[in-house]
Amino acid sequence: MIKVEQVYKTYINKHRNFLFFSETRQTEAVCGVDLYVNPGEIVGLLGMNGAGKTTLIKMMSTLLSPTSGTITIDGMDVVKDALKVKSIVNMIAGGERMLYFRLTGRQNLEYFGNLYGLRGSLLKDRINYLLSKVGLEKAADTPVERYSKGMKQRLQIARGLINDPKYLFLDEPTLGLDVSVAKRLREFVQELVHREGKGIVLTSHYLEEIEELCDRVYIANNGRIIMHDTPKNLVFNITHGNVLNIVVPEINDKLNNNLRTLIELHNANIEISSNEEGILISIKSKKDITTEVVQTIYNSNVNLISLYIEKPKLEDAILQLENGVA
Ligand SMILES: Nc1ncnc2c1ncn2[C@@H]1O[C@H](COP(=O)(O)OP(=O)(O)OP(=O)(O)O)[C@@H](O)[C@H]1O
Repeated sequence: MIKVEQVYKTYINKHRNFLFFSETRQTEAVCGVDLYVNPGEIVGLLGMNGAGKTTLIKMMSTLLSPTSGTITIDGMDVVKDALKVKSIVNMIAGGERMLYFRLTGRQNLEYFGNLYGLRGSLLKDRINYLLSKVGLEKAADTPVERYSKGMKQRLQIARGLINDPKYLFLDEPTLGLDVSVAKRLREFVQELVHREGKGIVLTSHYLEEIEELCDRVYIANNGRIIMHDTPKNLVFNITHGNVLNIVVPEINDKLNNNLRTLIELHNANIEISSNEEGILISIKSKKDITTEVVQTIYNSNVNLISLYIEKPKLEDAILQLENGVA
């Protein structure tokens, strides 16, 4: 398990003004974060730019040390036991970083495998396995500079799996990929988690990706975790449920009174407007009251022209949260 407990990270940068004067600037990038990741689950890390996501991932993957607090992975401290931790974690970043373009795909994997102390037939077998897993066997001996974006990203994935890590950090893994390549990558990530039991931390600006893949999501803002739950609960708690839209030809006094009673009873919100079909009644409620509303309309002798339910997505929830938080 990855366990982050009361972690703080302050960047201290010295700026030199002219020759003799220097000024120290501090940035509190991460402030008192607690989080955990179990093997066999995908945990999303969301937040606006500068929220501290990359800093957190760098600390969990031993690239940076926390200023205070502790991070342990399977009981090992990321600072004191950094070497042991390194052998069970890896990171896959989107874009075209971390690859040597003049080398072939295979040579890249040999280089990174060597960094993890892999040698000989063990390394050779692992490389062949990963190349076939990401569908790059035929391009294995082609220089990376001739790879397409999707091929480079698949090689990134093979590179990130070279040490068969138990925990993987995926930082914007589908950045700039075609829809179909991104879909295959998401399927592969699910396979890694559900078949191989890896624990994954995912950051992505594609909220649909987070919603589809993650078991739990942490939302960061200004270095702090401001919310943590399953995507479904987050959407529900932030947006306060589905919106029931009903179109009727008229609202008579009976319907007006009955609806008001129902709305008060369920502490729901109601908005009335008109569209080309008729009068649109939009009801937002924490509880699903569709049946009660339809019954009320029926009892008020009003016809129902149409009914549809808007289910908010994680994207709607985050937008709402950003507007409230910013
Ligand atoms: N090396 C550094 N030195 C000083 N400040 C830094 C450094 N790296 C990041 N920061 C600052 O720390 C804060 C958190 O940055 P971080 O990159 O962790 O956020 P993020 O959530 O990953 O943002 P983004 O989504 O833009 O990548 C920001 O204010 C950033 O400017």
